[in-house]
Amino acid sequence: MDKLLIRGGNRLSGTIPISGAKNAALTLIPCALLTDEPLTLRNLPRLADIDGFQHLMTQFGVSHTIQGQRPEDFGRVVTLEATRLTSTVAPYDLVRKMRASILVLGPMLARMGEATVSLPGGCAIGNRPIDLHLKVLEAFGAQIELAQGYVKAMAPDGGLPGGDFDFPVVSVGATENALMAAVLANGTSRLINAAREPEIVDLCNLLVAMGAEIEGIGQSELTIHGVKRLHGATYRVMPDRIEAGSYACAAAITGGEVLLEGAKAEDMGSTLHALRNIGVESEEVKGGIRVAANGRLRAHNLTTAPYPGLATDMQAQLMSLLCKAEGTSVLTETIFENRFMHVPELSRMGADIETTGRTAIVRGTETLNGAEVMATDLRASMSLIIAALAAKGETTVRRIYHLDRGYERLEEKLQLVGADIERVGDE
Ligand SMILES: CC(=O)N[C@H]1[C@@H](OP(=O)(O)OP(=O)(O)OC[C@H]2O[C@@H](n3ccc(=O)[nH]c3=O)[C@H](O)[C@@H]2O)O[C@H](CO)[C@@H](O)[C@@H]1O
Ligand SMILES: C=C(OP(=O)(O)O)C(=O)O
Repeated sequence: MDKLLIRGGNRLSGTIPISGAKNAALTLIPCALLTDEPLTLRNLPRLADIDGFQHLMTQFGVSHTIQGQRPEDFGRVVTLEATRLTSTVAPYDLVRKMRASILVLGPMLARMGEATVSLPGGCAIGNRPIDLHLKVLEAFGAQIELAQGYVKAMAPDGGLPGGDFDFPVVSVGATENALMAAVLANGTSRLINAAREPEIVDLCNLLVAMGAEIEGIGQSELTIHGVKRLHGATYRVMPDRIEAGSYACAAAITGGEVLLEGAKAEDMGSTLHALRNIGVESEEVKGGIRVAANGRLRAHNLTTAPYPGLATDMQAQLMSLLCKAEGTSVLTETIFENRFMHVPELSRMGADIETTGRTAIVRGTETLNGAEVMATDLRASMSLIIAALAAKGETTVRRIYHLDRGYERLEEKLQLVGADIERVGDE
């Protein structure tokens, strides 16, 4: 298994290209199931999760062609074609590796009238149930059965009628599944307390480009008028706001200054606001966002929340930054019940953090020290890299397959701005 070696202390400076968003791509790809015409997605990040999803689509009989195979290219252009679906089953082996596989449930049900998807199970950051995905589809008229670890969804003869659903908790994935099912329903559907994340807007924009009728895009109440059929489209995946935010933290902890090329400030309001309060300047410039940290970082209290609140996917990275800030910060995680897995590892590097339930108290320290660390999820791994970039000496990060799920060519991007980081095979 590969590991990353990072020698801390270099000030990051230069330009980091920001890739297409993993979390947008993972909901745009299953849209190919909604039409028998080709769907071309541009700016798809090269990530393990994207490859995994394409593999799942192949299992349904969806063909794909890839442009942009040159090793020096970031991103690629992929055309997916679901002319004839040969299977409606998403098996355990593929689903267990990637929770987002559940996002085939809505579009498959809408197109084929049935779908069988393995229950994804929990993961390191929490239980992550899918009850809301199922309840909203039931509200649209689907019949749901659970058996042998699989969920089987069936539409009535003639297709899903559509319906109204009021989400008791904001769920990104359940909103996405609902949208992809409702666009082909016979009637009108209404989603209340729907997620408003920029990735949901990206999904709505693609669906509209395919011929869907959606009102309220970007708001918490969405009205979807079902249409008989959708057509193909060519669509560019939005820039990854979490990747951009992660590199902003990486630059800031080294007192550096970087241009996050292609990043969109409009989608990153709460992260940029948090960074400003910590003492990191940011400016929207032609071609991206420039971030700069001059002087000592300041403590700041943070609470994660659904969009437009602070993304839970930024919590670990901001925590690393706060480890080096002056003063004590209180960080509250409200989305996932177990998303502090990075804390013991950061402590190994000399961070002073105390957790109680969903709250972490971070006492800033002048010095972090290199150590051997490992993490159990994607953003936790990134937080260790951020800390390592500012630590004294060498840090070894193990289990970096988590990073390959969500950061396209991470070490190359960091090397571009002067980081001393290399990937080595485990002996
Ligand atoms: C591929 C993708 O886009 N992943 C993102 C997506 O995950 P995902 O879509 O899985 O996250 P959700 O927004 O659904 O989860 C939010 C909260 O709702 C709960 N819940 C969710 C569904 C459900 O049926 N029942 C239920 O109780 C979850 O346990 C969690 O506490 O949004 C999360 C929250 O912004 C991000 O951290 C993930 O990076
Ligand atoms: C939790 C995340 O992703 P996923 O929902 O794919 O596990 C993430 O991107 O931080």
